[in-house]
Amino acid sequence: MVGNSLTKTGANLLIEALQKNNINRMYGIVGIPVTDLARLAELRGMKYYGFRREDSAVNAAAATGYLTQKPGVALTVSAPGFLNGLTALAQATKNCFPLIMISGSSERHIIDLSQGDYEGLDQYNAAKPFCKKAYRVDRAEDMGLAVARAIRTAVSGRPGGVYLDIPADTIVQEDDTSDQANLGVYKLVDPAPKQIPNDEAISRAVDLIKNAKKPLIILGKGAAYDRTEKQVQQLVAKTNIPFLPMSMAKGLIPDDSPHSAAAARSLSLRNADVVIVIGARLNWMLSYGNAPQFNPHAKFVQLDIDATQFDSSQPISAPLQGDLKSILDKLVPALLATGYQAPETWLEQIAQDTEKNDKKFAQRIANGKVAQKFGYYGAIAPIAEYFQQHPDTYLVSEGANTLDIGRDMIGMQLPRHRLDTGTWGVMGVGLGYAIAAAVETGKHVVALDGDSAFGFDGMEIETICRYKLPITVVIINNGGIYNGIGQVVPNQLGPTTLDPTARYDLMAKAFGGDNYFVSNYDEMKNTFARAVDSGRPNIINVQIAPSMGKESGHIGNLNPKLNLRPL
Ligand SMILES: Cc1ncc(Cn2c(C)c(CCOP(=O)(O)OP(=O)(O)O)sc2=O)c(N)n1
Ligand SMILES: Nc1ncnc2c1ncn2[C@@H]1O[C@H](COP(=O)(O)OP(=O)(O)O)[C@@H](O)[C@H]1O
Ligand SMILES: [Mg+2]
Repeated sequence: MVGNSLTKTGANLLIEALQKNNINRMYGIVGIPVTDLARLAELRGMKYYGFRREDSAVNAAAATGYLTQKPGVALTVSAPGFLNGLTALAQATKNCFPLIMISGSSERHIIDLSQGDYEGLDQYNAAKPFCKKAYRVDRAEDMGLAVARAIRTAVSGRPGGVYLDIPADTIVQEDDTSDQANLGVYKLVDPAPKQIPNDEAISRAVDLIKNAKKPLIILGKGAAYDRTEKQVQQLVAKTNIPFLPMSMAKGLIPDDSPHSAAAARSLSLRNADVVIVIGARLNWMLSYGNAPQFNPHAKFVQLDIDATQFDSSQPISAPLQGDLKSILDKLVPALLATGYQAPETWLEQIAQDTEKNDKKFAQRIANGKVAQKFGYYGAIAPIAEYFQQHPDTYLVSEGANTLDIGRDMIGMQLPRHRLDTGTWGVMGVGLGYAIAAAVETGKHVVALDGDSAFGFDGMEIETICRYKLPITVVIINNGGIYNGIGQVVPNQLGPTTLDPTARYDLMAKAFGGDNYFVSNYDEMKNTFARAVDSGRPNIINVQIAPSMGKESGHIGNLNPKLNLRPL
């Protein structure tokens, strides 16, 4: 039945339900059958951001979820639009970022009889393997409940992506049930209930940590997402236990903290006898907790909301299940009550290694500023200096060498100010994440991209310019994936080669933004702060030598090598 009283249509009930739960932004691309739904959202006061490709819109919704702990909302059309968004929905779920992807779809009976609808696809079932949960709404009267379930599913327990499938018919269908007959739209009570660990689990963990000779804390993006900065800063300050932040946990404790073991990462992992894993997974990024990277005799304490994460790769001697804040609110006082302090000898060992490695790194940066061949260290040094002086700037980064060297060079002082390629190491998330960071926080954002990474979602520079967002996109152009010298056959472009002379910056100019081109340290030094402080959308194209860059950056060991020489 086509709605004649707008207020009772599926579309209107959807928007009302989102707004009732303080969700007032939508990122998407419109078309059949969701164009009027987006228009109605704007008429009802929601802010809709139109993107150039669905995965970027879903990435923006994912970053919103990570930054706000409320699910970001993305809107796509059916079939191809849905499929374009699906990769980002899968990535968000892998990253434990809460979001709701809403896609228009076809009527069940047409799909189930394979009658060949316009952009017909069984989206509801196609989405299931790639999200935390998929829901489909066939009746307008169910919309309030569907939105409530989608929000709660996205943020409770381990956060993740939810797919909400809305057939064209439901969008216009009128809920003609009596107000008594259905739940209408309502505000959820406590969407992400606290989960508090029992005292026995806390005592077990305290007993293990208080006897540690070489304790180490690993902070993951779960600790950043759950806003544990106060608790972890107190834990480290009072016990002197050194910490290692994973990339998106940087800034939970300022990177220049004397307790950071980041510059002594290998030594600290190899020697730690008790490893306290807080909102991180012992996955490929942490060598599954295996030797030789880790001490083969290490004992693990793990804090996580998802109990199935324990013993994923190592025996966990002290599992602590719950939301991280609730766990730490019990664990920290219990540990402090023992008066435990990390042994001085351990801290001295880390400090010496840190001093040695810091000296080497400083030399590399100093050389980079004067090197004949302009490279990453000279290009990124001005960015690192800027972030020291302007800690409340957001950084998004992707690439291989650009990502890895940028991560080591740019210290973060505040939590959740760095977003990057995440657990899967995905290219093409940068501009969607940057847009969400700018929209959700109102702060200046720097997107630090390799030239290949920029190519995945570069058209969103038009979105950035159209909404006049304060985003500076820095593209480190070494002419290729990993570098620009990947030719295999003479006089033929290789599989990893791109254009080392490309002027990506002119894309900003094409859409009314500012563009800058630099090819040495002094030019970068004189340009970067000016570009970011302008608060205008802009691209800085940083041309470095094509020889700069290692295959797969710091994770070249993951690339299977063939002996290509005899060919
Ligand atoms: C969606 C997607 N496609 C391909 C890759 C493979 N890949 C690709 C294509 C990278 C780009 C590296 O080149 P870059 O120019 O962005 O950075 P550097 O040249 O500074 O290393 S890094 C990497 O793992 C990926 N991670 N994600
Ligand atoms: N609110 C939360 N409370 C407790 N654990 C959480 C919360 N949110 C996410 N997590 C957990 O944090 C972990 C994040 O791990 P991961 O994404 O691998 O971090 P990193 O990549 O930084 O090491 C996941 O196992 C997830 O279950
Ligand atoms: Mg490159």
